Amino acid sequence: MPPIRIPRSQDDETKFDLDSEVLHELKEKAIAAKGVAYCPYSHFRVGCALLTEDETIITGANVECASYNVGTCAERCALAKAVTEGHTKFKAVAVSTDITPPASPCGMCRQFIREFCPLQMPVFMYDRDGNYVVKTLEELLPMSFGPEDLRRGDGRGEL
Ligand SMILES: O=c1ccn([C@H]2C[C@H](O)[C@@H](CO)O2)c(=O)[nH]1
Ligand SMILES: [Zn+2]
Repeated sequence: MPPIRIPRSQDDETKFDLDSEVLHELKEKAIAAKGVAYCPYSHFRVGCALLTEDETIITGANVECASYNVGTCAERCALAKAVTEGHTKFKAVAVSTDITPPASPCGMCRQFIREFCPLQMPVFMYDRDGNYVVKTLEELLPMSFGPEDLRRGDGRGEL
């Protein structure tokens, strides 16, 4: 397998217009959030940190369940916390796992992120050493379905 290219922060901060200190804090909070993951079944810790439009950081972690498929991912945990605390606009998402190359959000989380975040928003995926890969939401979920699609047409399936 060819080695994965891990972009470094300088370019990405410029590309996404993010302050390097804020990005650093987002990363640290995503890493710290892994510490509260409840994952006795998979032992796979995931931490997530969301940067809201007013630069609040909201975190979440995966929460598993003895009935395995009932558990939730870190990304949806963080988003549910944020939305129910009144935050509905986001500038960046950071996800941290203990593997290299880093894990990326599952399909269900990509769709859930799509509900609340702009397609050009960056998703930073941190590996076990704190290096990251960054992709826009649109790169992670191309040709996506979203809330505005429900507002198109007459709502009965015709455009
Ligand atoms: O992006 C991901 C991928 C997986 N998980 C969780 C779900 C489950 O608890 C564990 C193993 O799949 O990792 C996340 O939280 N986010
Ligand atoms: Zn998920």
